[in-house]
Amino acid sequence: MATLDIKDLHVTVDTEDGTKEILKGVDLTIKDGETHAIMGPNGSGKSTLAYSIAGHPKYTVTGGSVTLDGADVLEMSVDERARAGLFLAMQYPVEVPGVSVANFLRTAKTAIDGEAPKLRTWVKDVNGAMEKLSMDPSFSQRSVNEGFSGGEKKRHEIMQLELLDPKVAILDETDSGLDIDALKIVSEGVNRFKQNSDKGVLLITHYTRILRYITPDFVHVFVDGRMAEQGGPELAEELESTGYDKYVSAARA
Ligand SMILES: Nc1ncnc2c1ncn2[C@@H]1O[C@H](COP(=O)(O)OP(=O)(O)OP(=O)(O)O)[C@@H](O)[C@H]1O
Repeated sequence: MATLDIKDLHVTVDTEDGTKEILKGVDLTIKDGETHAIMGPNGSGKSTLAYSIAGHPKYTVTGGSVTLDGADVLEMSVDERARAGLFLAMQYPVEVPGVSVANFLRTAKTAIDGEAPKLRTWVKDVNGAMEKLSMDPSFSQRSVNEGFSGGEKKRHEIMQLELLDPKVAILDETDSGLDIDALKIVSEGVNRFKQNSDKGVLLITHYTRILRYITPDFVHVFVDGRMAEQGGPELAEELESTGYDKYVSAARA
């Protein structure tokens, strides 16, 4: 079972000009097997939502709740959130010089499971995940994100998703910087994950492009720190032709 429930979430950040409210009451429920796409104009707060769920220290939750299968996520440390089954693939992943992909993944898996994976099966799993993502085996010996191309970063994220096997995956801008072939490979990885009926996916994206490969059950339009509209996959197609103007004007009114 995996239900991520976000109710009336308010989040602020401290800026040079003082405290700014970014999320102004977000409601979202992601149930077992559901894929939700969030689309919205630049600066509307989509990444803030992802980071807040993951527990990034820059963001202060000032109201509302986030629960995963009833457990209070906001009370958990970042590590506890990962152990509880939340996974965040970020728009700007950090470089970790001197730490190989293989070691990074094994450490993450150990932290999440509470015990180290058996070496022989782990190597098999890593190689299997890399093969599915059409990655060169030498990739596992490279330092995390150091000199990675946009496509390599995204493949690495999906590799984490496959190996860490979370309950709910939050994927931010997964389609940015991907060529068509890489987009397909990454989408297939997300689709493999979402084939498990007990998994939830929250996909944050600017373009409908990726939604042609990963079909969302729900599409949300996010404007000025709130959900402005909700619909099915057809809403994404509509946004492609109409843009966000209608929703931005309504939010300002
Ligand atoms: N640490 C911060 N300091 C100052 N402002 C911030 C900070 N984090 C976010 N913001 C502001 O919050 C707003 C929402 O940013 P966020 O990155 O969440 O939007 P977004 O919808 O993901 O944008 P994009 O589509 O461009 O990625 C923006 O106006 C941004 O400048």
